Amino acid sequence: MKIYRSLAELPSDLGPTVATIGNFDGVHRGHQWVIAEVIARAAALGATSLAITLDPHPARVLGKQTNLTLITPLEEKLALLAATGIDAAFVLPFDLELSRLTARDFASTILRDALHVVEVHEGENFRFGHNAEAGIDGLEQLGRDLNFAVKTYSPSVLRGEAVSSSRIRKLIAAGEVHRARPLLGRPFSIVSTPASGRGYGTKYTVPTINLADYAELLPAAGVYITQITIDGETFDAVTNVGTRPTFGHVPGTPDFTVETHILNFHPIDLDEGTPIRLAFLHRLRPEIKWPNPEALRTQIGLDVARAKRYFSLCKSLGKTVLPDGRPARAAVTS
Ligand SMILES: Cc1cc2nc3c(=O)[nH]c(=O)nc-3n(C[C@H](O)[C@H](O)[C@H](O)COP(=O)(O)O)c2cc1C
Ligand SMILES: Nc1ncnc2c1ncn2[C@@H]1O[C@H](COP(=O)(O)OP(=O)(O)O)[C@@H](O)[C@H]1O
Repeated sequence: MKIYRSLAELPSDLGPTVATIGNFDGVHRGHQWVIAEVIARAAALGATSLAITLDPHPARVLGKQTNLTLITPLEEKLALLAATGIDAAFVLPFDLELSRLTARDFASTILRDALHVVEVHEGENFRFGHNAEAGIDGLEQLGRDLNFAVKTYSPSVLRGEAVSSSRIRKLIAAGEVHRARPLLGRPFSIVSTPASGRGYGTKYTVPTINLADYAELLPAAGVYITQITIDGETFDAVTNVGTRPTFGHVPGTPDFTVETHILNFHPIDLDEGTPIRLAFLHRLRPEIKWPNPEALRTQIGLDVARAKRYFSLCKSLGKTVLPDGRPARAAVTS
């Protein structure tokens, strides 16, 4: 997939495009459906299939949702878009100046002049232009004037659940990662790097790999069955998200951490830049303030036993998937 990060990066020989515009946060099943149609139509028309995404997220630039955290930060989103098979992604730098463009100016200067769109595919609730002035009707009118077709999609529903980024964000924030998974079409996962812990794990409970501060969406505090991927190898694991109330505040260390105990551990080379992917499969319980570290260690033993049962069940059903969504029977080892 070609990635263009500004108008200046667009190639002069960019031919006709079939495009879809959006934030694509999560690149969920609804996005995947529209993108598959864009790819098919582009192939039929001999055009380039193109996803146009805005960065930073407009809600951040416009100060509308200051606490917004993303399911997929930009680079993860681009990797997922590439995996759909789409030809190109255009990351349109979104700033106040761009937000002031009228719908007509946006369509004529960006869609027609810069991107040569011949078809635009959008969900029914798509809005664009200054103050979100235009919807699908406006887009269709502009398409008639500027010579591009518009195809619209009704919101996708999966097993009675609306597939939308905001719904998925809510499920993840509530810890319901197993419900977010079918809507995403893969487990919810984050990519980070290791950070040092406090050395309490080996001493009092179980050793863990701690993740560096992560600024985007995380599941609610609690204990989860996870898979951690380091250097191409995927391990079954249990992960605590939270503040470790049993130990309280320790000066000089962060209160909030994401830390993972690997079930089938073997020593791994880690440095502070090693990328770590953590996929959240199932929530086990809330984080609890235990009376002492022994009680916590006993509970972690039960958490590990439940996780092992989960993985052996997945293995017997042949249903496991790698964190990036590919089926992988071999990845589960309990
Ligand atoms: C599976 C698992 C469950 C955990 N559950 C809790 C919990 O319920 N309450 C708590 O205070 N800490 C919990 N922790 C965090 C431990 O307190 C933590 O691993 C320990 O403090 C080691 O921290 P360190 O890596 O910074 O040394 C859990 C950790 C794991 C791996
Ligand atoms: N089962 C395991 N899961 C995760 N890390 C493990 C495991 N066994 C050993 N380790 C090692 O222990 C280290 C963490 O030990 P821990 O006592 O929790 O220290 P820290 O508090 O510095 O994170 C990890 O970096 C890892 O190399």
